[in-house]
Amino acid sequence: MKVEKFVYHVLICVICCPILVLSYKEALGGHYVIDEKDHKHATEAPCATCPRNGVCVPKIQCPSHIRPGANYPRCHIDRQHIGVCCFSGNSHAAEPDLASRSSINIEDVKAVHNSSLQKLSDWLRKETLLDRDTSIQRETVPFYSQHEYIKEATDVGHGGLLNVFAAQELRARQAISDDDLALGLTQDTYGLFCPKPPSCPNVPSKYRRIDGNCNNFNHPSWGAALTAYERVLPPDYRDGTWAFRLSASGSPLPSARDVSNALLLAENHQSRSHNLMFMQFGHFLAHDLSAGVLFRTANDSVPSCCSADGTHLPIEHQHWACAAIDVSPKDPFYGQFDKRCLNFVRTQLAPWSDCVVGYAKQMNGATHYLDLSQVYGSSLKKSRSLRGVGGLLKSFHDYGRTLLPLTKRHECLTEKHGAACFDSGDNRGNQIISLTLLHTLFLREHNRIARALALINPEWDEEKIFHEARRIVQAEFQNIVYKEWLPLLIGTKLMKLFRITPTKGYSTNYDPRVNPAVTAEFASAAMRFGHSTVDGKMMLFNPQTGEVSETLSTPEVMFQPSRLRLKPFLDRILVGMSWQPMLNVGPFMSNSLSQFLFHGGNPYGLDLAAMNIQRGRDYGLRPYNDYRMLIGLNPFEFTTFSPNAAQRLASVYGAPQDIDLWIGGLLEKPIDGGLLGPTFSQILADQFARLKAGDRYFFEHGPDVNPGAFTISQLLELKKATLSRIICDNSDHIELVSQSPNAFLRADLPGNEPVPCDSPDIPAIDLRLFKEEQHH
Ligand code: HEM
Ligand SMILES: [Ca+2]
Repeated sequence: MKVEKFVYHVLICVICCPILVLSYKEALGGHYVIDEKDHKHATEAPCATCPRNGVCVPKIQCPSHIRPGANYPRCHIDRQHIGVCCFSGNSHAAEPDLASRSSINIEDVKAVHNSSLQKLSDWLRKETLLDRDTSIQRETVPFYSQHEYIKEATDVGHGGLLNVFAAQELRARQAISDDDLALGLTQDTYGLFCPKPPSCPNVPSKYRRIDGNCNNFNHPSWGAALTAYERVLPPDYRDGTWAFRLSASGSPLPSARDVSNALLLAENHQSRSHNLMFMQFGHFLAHDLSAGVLFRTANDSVPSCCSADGTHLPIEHQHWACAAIDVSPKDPFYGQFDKRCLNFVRTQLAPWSDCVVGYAKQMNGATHYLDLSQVYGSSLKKSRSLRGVGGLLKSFHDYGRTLLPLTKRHECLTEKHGAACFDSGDNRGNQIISLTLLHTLFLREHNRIARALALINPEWDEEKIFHEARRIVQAEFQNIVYKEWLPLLIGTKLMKLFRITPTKGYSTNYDPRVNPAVTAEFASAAMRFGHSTVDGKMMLFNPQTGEVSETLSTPEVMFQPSRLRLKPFLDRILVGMSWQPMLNVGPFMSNSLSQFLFHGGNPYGLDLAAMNIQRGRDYGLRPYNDYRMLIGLNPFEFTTFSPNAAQRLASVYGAPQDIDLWIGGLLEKPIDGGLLGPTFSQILADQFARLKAGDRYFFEHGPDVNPGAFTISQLLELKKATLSRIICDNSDHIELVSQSPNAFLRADLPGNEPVPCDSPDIPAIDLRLFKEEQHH
């Protein structure tokens, strides 16, 4: 920080508040604990209002306060909460201020660029050789990476690799310090590692782009598909660039499978309030925001890192993106099959959005925005392939019922006559039948609205009908997320603290400085809380008889969505999900995910818990305690957890500082009014705050900022959208004739009893407001 700037801060702040001069290392090393306790011991009170243009935000939203030389005064967000005065708005995931970056000279950059290109071509050659080696007995990998080959992703991915090779080389030559690297620095790389910026029209389009580009005028690629995840905190990579982190003692971390075995119990704790639809909607929503793109082999298959005999392939036969999970011979489950290796492939990298060389950032294949990309696709090509005539989405007419279009991809497990496998905007849509069901409902909703719009606006062409219907369904979805789903997850207090409580009219919190990008912490840990809520069984319910008509075993409906073709199925599973309780969030996971994930016909499948832990390490997530400190809490010792958890933690981890974020997050006690502990809650709140404040097209933003703003009367109408209305309007009406007003709460919860679909408790949106005024 420049001296004048520093002095300025001191002068302004000394009167009202203590000056926090934190060193990044101290803050994260635990010497300096950013804690509420500091506040109590502090002699001076936090600022009532922030000096200059500072905004008082929760600490997690301004991690720049932990950067070297940072000087961010504390302040009162409200009576109970202390935050920091943030001078970059609540835009922490924006790239750090360029001015604070060290620079390297152009000759160095050129030299590094050349050697990176050479290294990339060596790697790609190696990859081609691997494919040709047919003498190796590879394990046939159960399906878990259904990413279609996107040439564009591969090209972007090469840019990401070049970046990390360059960072590695600069570090080896000591041209950049580790501190620089942690912040992702080096000032100007003279365009050599830059992705090409998208070209955006001079007059912004009324409709958000399918690929997410051109939302932010100054940073047109922010939030677009195939761009990098941002971070809550800089990564912890062993080599500062891309290698898995080590334990506090310097040895490798315990195997992710051992951690899964020790910490995750297969217990069923049913929620007393939330139903299975809450879980399923979370899954659907997660796929809107995040789709880590895994590396593929040169001939576009999933790299296999294990051999047919259950051991690791010799290293020379492994793809360089392999990070297979070790299984102990004493493993209580896999041990019986002599399985010592679980396949795991690393996520591709993407270049930094502002052209600097830095540590590895992973690539998101979905648009980061909340825009139903899982329905409409994240690329123009995909979206075109999904569109039908008349502004509709293509569908499959199955004896009078509308289902998703069939796909030719061979990802579903049965191919016998009558079997089906469906297409959608996201290629994980067949992962589990209840997810395919949500895709079906939203496809039907789009087509329902498109047909209605065509009737009231006969002069519209199909392009206009498609985009207007899409704009409306996106708004409904955003409303459901912020008004119905999120408050039931993180509680209304935190919603308020992060300023994401829905407002009555237009919202005023669009901030062009906010980068909406999904964070690595959100995608690979916090949002995966949902995995602990999945039940091993799904009940179909026949409302006519009031009985469970069938019980499905969860692994048997993964990549097997054919039952959706059976006439009463869709209604029965919808009713079942509204009655069946979700499982409580905690250190629990059903065997259907931790032993039988995507097992197909095999006696065993993958372990999703181990994959979550390994994915966190792949993304360079810091230890759990670092995130606690970031949000102002004390780091945990083993003994701070319950005695039972403490003993289990100590049986695998060498030190509390080794605990993986996903594990620590699941072990926390839920906050008041929410389902998750403080760490996960805040990572989610921060994400959803930025998904709103950083999205020009967010449905509540008004015409001053939003080129696709609704009129105020349309907006008020759209705010009536609920998931129960979507269910009522798009089920088959064969058996589903009533529905609980709150689709996320159990139907047997007092006050949430099912009501007829035409009840005023499930208001409908009056589409007549979407008739375009004729200007003559
Ligand atoms: C219902 C059954 C579910 C199955 C079979 C399933 C399966 C998976 C699999 C295989 C992955 C990729 C793991 C990896 O390679 O890292 C994944 C990732 C993920 N899951 Fe689930 N999941 C389910 C439910 C949920 C739920 C309920 C939520 C949230 C509420 C959720 C949130 C996520 C998120 C955020 C990711 C990361 C996505 C990405 O960035 O690529 N999942 N899940
Ligand atoms: Ca999206």
